[in-house]
Amino acid sequence: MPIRHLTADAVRAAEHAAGDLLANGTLMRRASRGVASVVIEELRRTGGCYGRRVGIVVGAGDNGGDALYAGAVLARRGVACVALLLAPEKAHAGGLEGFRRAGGHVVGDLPDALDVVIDGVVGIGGRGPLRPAAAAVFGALTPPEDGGPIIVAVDLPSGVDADTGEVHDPAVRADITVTFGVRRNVHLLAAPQCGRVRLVDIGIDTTGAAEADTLWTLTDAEVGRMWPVPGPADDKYSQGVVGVIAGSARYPGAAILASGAAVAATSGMTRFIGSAAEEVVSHHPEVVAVHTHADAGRVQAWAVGPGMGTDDDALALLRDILATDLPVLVDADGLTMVAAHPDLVADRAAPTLLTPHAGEFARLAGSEVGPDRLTAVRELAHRWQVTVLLKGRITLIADPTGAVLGNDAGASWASTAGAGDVLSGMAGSLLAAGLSPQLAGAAAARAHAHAAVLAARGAPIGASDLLAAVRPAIRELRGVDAS
Ligand SMILES: NC(=O)C1=CN([C@@H]2O[C@H](COP(=O)(O)OP(=O)(O)OC[C@H]3O[C@@H](n4cnc5c(N)ncnc54)[C@H](OP(=O)(O)O)[C@@H]3O)[C@@H](O)[C@H]2O)[C@@H](O)CC1
Ligand SMILES: Nc1ncnc2c1ncn2[C@@H]1O[C@H](COP(=O)(O)OP(=O)(O)O)[C@@H](O)[C@H]1O
Ligand SMILES: [K+]
Repeated sequence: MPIRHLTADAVRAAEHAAGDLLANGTLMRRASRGVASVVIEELRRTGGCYGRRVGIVVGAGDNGGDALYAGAVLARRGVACVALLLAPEKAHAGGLEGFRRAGGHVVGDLPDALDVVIDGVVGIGGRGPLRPAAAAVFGALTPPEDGGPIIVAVDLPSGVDADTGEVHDPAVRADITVTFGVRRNVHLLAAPQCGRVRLVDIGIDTTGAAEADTLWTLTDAEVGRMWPVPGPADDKYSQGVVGVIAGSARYPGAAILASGAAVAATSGMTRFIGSAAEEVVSHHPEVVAVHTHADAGRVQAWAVGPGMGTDDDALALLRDILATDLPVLVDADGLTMVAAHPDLVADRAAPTLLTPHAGEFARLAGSEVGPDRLTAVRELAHRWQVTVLLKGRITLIADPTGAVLGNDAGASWASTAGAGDVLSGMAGSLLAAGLSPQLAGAAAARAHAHAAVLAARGAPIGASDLLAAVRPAIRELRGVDAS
């Protein structure tokens, strides 16, 4: 089952559906115990609980209540706990009483030399950036890498929008985020701001949430299982032949990267059309490369666009390709032409996958992506009735029904020239193998991200290194030990 992320409204609906468990405080008790367990684990990992120091920053709502009850559990374990109340008159009354009874102290300023700071400023009820008092507290902390406390956010890092993941300024940057029952959009859309996300079961049922409130992520195992590999009855044609249209004799790089990625991603056959045919074959002799569409032979899907130019010949070729009833991935220069000629895809019935980065997205949509990337990508896919893959550290893939799959690359090594060409080749070959545009995009994005991490091992990479790591990444996702 893919991992589900919900909006704040959908989370609230699920909490309300829990009835008595919400009303009698059971949900909050479970949530706060979850926070305390994560903090205890962290303290044990670094020397034990007794005598360690935890500071709690408490806001005006139930998020602060969670933090105070967690502080009570910690205080009873011998942890020295202090709480700073940002809005003393609004602090959660039950939580505050429990905290004090357990031996916790309320302070006017956080002391130095804390081991952990718990961010209980706001959760899903928060709006906008941290207010000045909270900003001053977090701004004064020494970063963990310089010996400062680790920051554990309750539900989400305060100052980050629960639904859009917009990181306001200022906002908390957490090392660990503890959330309850189900992940929220923010945990994917602002993953780098959340640190490690720990999900605590509090006994709510979230399965009834509407698709419009849901954002999905495939697990590595799911991607590994769906990756097409040859079976006993397969031959080079039966697995789906992909046609790559990219690059030029003058700029062959995109052609070489995209067709190489198509070869690496699936077995079967890769065809190529373009003036860089000779250069492509010299790098990848298995590619069947020609100069014109008329000579190309049959394919089951096309990946078209990277470095192909935008002149009249390129436009005519793109028009021919999009007039077929085959699945087509359009990237880079292809997207520039589609943005200028929306009629190219307007009446397409066959699967269509557009793979813009933010700049190309703005050309297609007519406006910048903006801070709400999720809504932006959903709207464009709906408006154009195509699947849209919006690239970046968090890649979002929306299909025309509004369903969105997301992928956190986990690191940013792939932000290098030519990495998008590699993604096009990979996703194109998955389309040819019969995956839907959304699954092809999501599976390719995941393997691409793994490849970047494997290739980098801590040092910058170029797109050729990324390409060379595509096979090891697929192996890893499929759980195959190559040693
Ligand atoms: N219900 C349950 O059973 C469960 C709930 N759970 C927990 O409750 C959390 C939701 O609690 P919530 O709804 O009380 O809202 P919450 O996120 O604490 O913040 C809202 C308050 O903060 C304020 N405020 C707003 N923006 C601000 C800003 N930028 N900077 C500073 N302050 C700001 C605003 O007050 P104002 O000052 O505007 O009057 C408002 O009152 C949820 O995330 C989870 O942790 C769990 O225990 C599971 C069970
Ligand atoms: N900060 C980032 N972290 C992780 N991956 C990124 C980041 N920025 C871009 N990427 C990925 O790298 C690739 C870049 O594609 P693109 O912008 O089209 O580059 P190019 O046109 O040079 O090939 C995409 O797969 C994108 O998702
Ligand atoms: K918080």
